[in-house]
Formats: sequence, C-alpha cells, structure tokens
Amino acid sequence: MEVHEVEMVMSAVAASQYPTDQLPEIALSGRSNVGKSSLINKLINRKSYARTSSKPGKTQTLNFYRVENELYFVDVPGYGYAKVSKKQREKFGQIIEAYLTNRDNLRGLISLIDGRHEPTDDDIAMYVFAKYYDIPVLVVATKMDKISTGKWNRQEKIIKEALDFNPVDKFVCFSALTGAGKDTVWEWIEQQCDIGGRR
Ligand SMILES: Nc1nc2c(ncn2[C@@H]2O[C@H](COP(=O)(O)OP(=O)(O)OP(=O)(O)O)[C@@H](O)[C@H]2O)c(=O)[nH]1
Ligand SMILES: [Mg+2]
Repeated sequence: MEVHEVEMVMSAVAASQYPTDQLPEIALSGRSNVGKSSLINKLINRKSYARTSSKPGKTQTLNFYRVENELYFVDVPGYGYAKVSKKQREKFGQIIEAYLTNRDNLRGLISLIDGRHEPTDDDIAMYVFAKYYDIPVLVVATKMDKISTGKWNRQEKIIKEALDFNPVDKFVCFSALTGAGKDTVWEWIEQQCDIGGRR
C-alpha cells in the first residue's frame, strides 16, 4: 500500500479507550528494542512517526496508528525488558493480553524477533499464546542488515524450529534500514485485512 495519510489516534491502556470506527487492526509485538516502532515507520515511509529509541521500554501503552482510513497498526508495549519493574511488566502483560484476546477487529499479529539471536522464552510464549487464540501471525526477523544475506536461511530455520512454527503462518526477514522484506510484510497485512489489490 502506498501510504499518504497516517494519524496516531490514541494511546490506550483499557478497552474503553480503543478506537470505535471498526477498521481492521494489525498488532505488533516483540521484546523491547526489537524494532517495532522502526517497522511501523518503514511501512508508512516516515522517518520517525512512531517513536523509536535506543532506550528500551519507551512504548508503554497500546498506540493506535490509523493508516489511510484502511487499518490500524497497534504498537504494543515491548516485553522482557529487565529494567522495567516486575509490577510494570505484569501491567504490560495484562494490557497486551486483554487486547489480543478480546478484540474483534484484530486481524493478525506481527511478532518481531531479533534476527541475530535465537528467540527468547518471551518470544516463544508470545507465539504459543497467539496460536492458542487462533490469531494469524507474521513472524518478522528484525535487524537483518546486521547479518550477511548468506546466513538468512539458517537464522530462519533456527527461529522456526524454536517456535515450532506453524506453516499456516508466514515468516519474513526484515530490515528497517534497507527496507528488505517490506513488500512481503505489506502483502501479508493487505491479505489479513482484505484490502489487497491497491498496490
Ligand atoms: N540496524 C538496524 N537497527 C534497527 C532496525 N530496527 C530497529 N533498529 C534500532 O533498534 C533500536 C530500537 O528500535 P525501536 O523501533 O525503537 O524498537 P521498539 O521495539 O519500538 O522498542 P520499544 O518501543 O522500547 O519496545 C533503535 O536504535 C533502532 O534504530 C533494523 O532493521 N536495523
Ligand atoms: Mg516502540
């Protein structure tokens, strides 16, 4: 999709604050610093629309970005960041879980995993959780510009094995720096939201 218009509509912590206009929604999850905000910025061709930071744990609420009056991206708080207190982590967990399990407009989850490493226990738990609730998942391996392309297949295999990856889902290697994988991410989103054929 060629994006001309995008609006950060709201930050929500409770269902009463979610948008009410019934557009399809795609959520993005992943550990702090994995590149969720950077992925959103790359998809909408903005340098720093979604707030990115070298300091993990910046995104602490559900942030809804309305794109072209077609869909919402929902940037969720990053999990697994040790410097955030245990209480705060539990709160994040509840916000994410309440949203993912109760939202009719949710069409899919983009699960971001650092492409340089094996998935963390939190990454695996998030995938298992999404599968338990029958949420379609696109696994995005991030920061792939930091790995030579010759090693991409091997990383894909490692990540899929650790997740016990379900072939109904999709996997893509991505870089917010080079834009690698961006078209595949958009194709998946358009398919999930049933807004294809406009590219
Ligand atoms: N080289 C490289 N760096 C990246 C990429 N994606 C993100 N980064 C960097 O990683 C850091 C974290 O990126 P963010 O997009 O803010 O991560 P986030 O997942 O939104 O983090 P939280 O909001 O804290 O959960 C920033 O310094 C980004 O510039 C990528 O594809 N390649
Ligand atoms: Mg962020």
